[in-house]
Amino acid sequence: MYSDDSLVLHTDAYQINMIYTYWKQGIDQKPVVFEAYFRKMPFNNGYVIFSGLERIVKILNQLKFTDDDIDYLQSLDLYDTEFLTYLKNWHLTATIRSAYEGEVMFNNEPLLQVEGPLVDAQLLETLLLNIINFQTLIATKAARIASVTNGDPLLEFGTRRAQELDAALWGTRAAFIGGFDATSNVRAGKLFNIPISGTHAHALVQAYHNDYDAFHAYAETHKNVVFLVDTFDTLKSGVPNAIKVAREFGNKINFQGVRIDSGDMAYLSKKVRIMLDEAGFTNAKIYASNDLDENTILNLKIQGAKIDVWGIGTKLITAYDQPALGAVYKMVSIDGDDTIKLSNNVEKISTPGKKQVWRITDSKDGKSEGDYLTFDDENPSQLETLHMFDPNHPVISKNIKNFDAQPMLHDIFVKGDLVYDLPDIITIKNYAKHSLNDLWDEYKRILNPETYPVDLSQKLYDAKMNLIHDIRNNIQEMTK
Ligand SMILES: Nc1ncnc2c1ncn2[C@@H]1O[C@H](COP(=O)(O)OP(=O)(O)OP(=O)(O)O)[C@@H](O)[C@H]1O
Ligand SMILES: O=P(O)(O)OC[C@H]1O[C@H](OP(=O)(O)OP(=O)(O)O)[C@H](O)[C@@H]1O
Ligand SMILES: O=C(O)c1cccnc1
Repeated sequence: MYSDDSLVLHTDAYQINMIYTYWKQGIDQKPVVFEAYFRKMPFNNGYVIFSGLERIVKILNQLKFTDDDIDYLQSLDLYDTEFLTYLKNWHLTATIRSAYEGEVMFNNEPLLQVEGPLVDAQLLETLLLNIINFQTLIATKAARIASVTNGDPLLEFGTRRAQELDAALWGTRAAFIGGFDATSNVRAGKLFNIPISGTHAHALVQAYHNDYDAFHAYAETHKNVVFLVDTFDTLKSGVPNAIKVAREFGNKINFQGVRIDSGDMAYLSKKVRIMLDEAGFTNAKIYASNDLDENTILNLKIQGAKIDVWGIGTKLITAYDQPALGAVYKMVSIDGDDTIKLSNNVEKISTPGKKQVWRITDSKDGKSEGDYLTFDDENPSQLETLHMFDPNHPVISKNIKNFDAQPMLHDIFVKGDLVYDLPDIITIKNYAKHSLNDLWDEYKRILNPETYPVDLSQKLYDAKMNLIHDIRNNIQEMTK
């Protein structure tokens, strides 16, 4: 048995196989640039909340092949011993630039860029995509949910339904960044400093055989209490007994409210509100859970549901309606030459070259005008007027004056050395909030949002078109 002492083999076998070829052929140190991006908005949303950087940084900062990794690779009988020695001596020397965690980002723009030797860039692909694809997806789903709740507290309840431990843990962190307020996952609270929160389950009521005894027992042992009222009958037993116990305990407990977990939650919550108010518990909150998502919540709000706190599990943590973001990682430059991946599908043609993403905002109100992709040596902030055009329909264009241009890709590792201080989770969460705030509402609605402009500089657009023509001409020549 090998020990699970390293994450460097958390990759696809083909990466190691390609690296073997590069090393054997002496091109493993060729300078390259790869970029990670996604092509299509998840959930038909208007933006994503980029997430995953902290985990990437922590893993890359200590990435190496351990003796067990090498022993395992040797046991496969696929590689030379010298190659295994080479891997044993490998350490990261690439430069990695990335969007900040919590940043609002869009399709067809680099979220993260790896510049360095071919071996480094190839080795990291699977790991980077694995992390970015999941965490960005969940942070985005969380932001969608948060966008319909008008600031009501949002509790993440998904651990039991998540795709195993890592997804529960890192998913709840992403949900917190995207707009959730607390999690039921105690380990996430401990590791990430996320507030934890919880009520109780039906089992407590079943253990005492009736609502009254269960609530009484809970109130005797806890200061802050939320009673789950739907085990037998919400209106006839759950709520009346919650009120009875709350009255009996008076100031000895902080009766925070009741949770409804089944039935017609619009109807029930309105009835429950009246019962609580009539009993004098006007500050007691109504919690709701049961397969909720942004659509059900919106609908419950339209129905006038009197729900104050939302507990959300399955549909958030599993990204139920869109289980993968689909981010890809493509080579955009090799040996200083720009390169692209052609496809019959126009949307799948990558944009060549080492790039920078510039967020263009109105210098007066700070609101977003669009993102502007350039080669990394271009700087649009020096321009008086910026000509932005849709790369798929270049006639659709606008000229912008009085704008600010902020680069979105920042140095995280430079030649293998970490140069970035990881912010705390609250800073990241606030960053997401501010980043969303700068986006016009038209891009934020959950149904049919406007498409945010992600445009190319003229130089980048021309380079892309020229490359496409050159490659197509070459293929025609070769097949003549
Ligand atoms: N007024 C409402 N309008 C729209 N959707 C609602 C309303 N009330 C509840 N829902 C949603 O309808 C779905 C009902 O699911 P389901 O049939 O599983 O609930 P249930 O039978 O009441 O409870 P249980 O979980 O015990 O089966 C849930 O997703 C819930 O969030
Ligand atoms: O509905 P979700 O958004 O996934 O939220 C988490 C669910 O987990 C608990 O249910 P439990 O596991 O006890 O199952 P049940 O309520 O469906 O019986 C809780 O009562 C929520 O209903
Ligand atoms: O605390 C709760 O109410 C809770 C926690 C996890 C899942 N469902 C509910």
